[in-house]
Amino acid sequence: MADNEQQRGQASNAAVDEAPVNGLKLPAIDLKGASRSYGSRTILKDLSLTVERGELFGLLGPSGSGKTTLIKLITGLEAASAGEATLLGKRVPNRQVLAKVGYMAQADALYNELTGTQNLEFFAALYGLSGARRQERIESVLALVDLTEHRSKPVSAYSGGMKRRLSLAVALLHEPELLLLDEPTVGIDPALRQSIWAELLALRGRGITIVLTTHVMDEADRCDRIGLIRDGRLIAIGSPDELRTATGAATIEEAFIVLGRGTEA
Ligand SMILES: Nc1ncnc2c1ncn2[C@@H]1O[C@H](COP(=O)(O)OP(=O)(O)OP(=O)(O)O)[C@@H](O)[C@H]1O
Repeated sequence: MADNEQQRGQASNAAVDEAPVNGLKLPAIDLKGASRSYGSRTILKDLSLTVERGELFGLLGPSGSGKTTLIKLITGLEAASAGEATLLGKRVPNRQVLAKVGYMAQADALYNELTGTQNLEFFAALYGLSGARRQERIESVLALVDLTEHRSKPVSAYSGGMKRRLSLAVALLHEPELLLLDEPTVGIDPALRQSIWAELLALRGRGITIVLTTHVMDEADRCDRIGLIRDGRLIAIGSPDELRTATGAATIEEAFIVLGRGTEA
């Protein structure tokens, strides 16, 4: 715990350097008092959050509570209106650090007229992958999301779930250190959902940091820690067990309801 505190302090002082400081690695994500407004409307309110490297962190909250905005703020795609966001030791937005991030947006950012393989080739080129490694990565991610047999079809002929799977494949293509996944399993059938979760847990086991948003409670239960967002505020954070114990709830769903009640005006 003391180490974490020390890491946090160092992250704020050494925000331009991701190298270990005194042998300690900086956190994957460090938000300090981050807010985001659109016009006069404040969507994220004074949010502070540290996600350690190798952690699998879930963001839960009602529709419109600010989860996507928070993910975008972490990537640097949205700038904080106040406060700061540091990713892998660097203040965002930062192009260098983005190369180490796999981001899967909620709306699939794919080229409909291109095939699955062509989409992956396009993103591989953007990530600077070439030659045998590019081929190996494309084969590997296609197999992972079970799209190998559909690789030559145009994306316009894909189902919603297939598009989600291809988006996940794109996010994993360059073997990122940090994965930011906005509702990665929406529209994906239970069997494939299980295999995607097995892969996410394996990636976490290899030290990859994963932050995902979900509305699915059994997915939340598999995370190391969960952050509950309501009206743009982080109202609770902890492991699934900690949140259940703190609320006396039997399930995460119940804990979520109890915690949400506590913030009602
Ligand atoms: N570019 C924007 N301009 C104005 N308002 C926005 C913009 N982007 C998001 N919002 C608003 O911010 C609020 C939070 O949206 P956000 O997409 O972050 O919620 P969410 O928790 O991800 O919801 P969901 O679970 O439905 O995906 C919503 O009220 C939304 O309308």
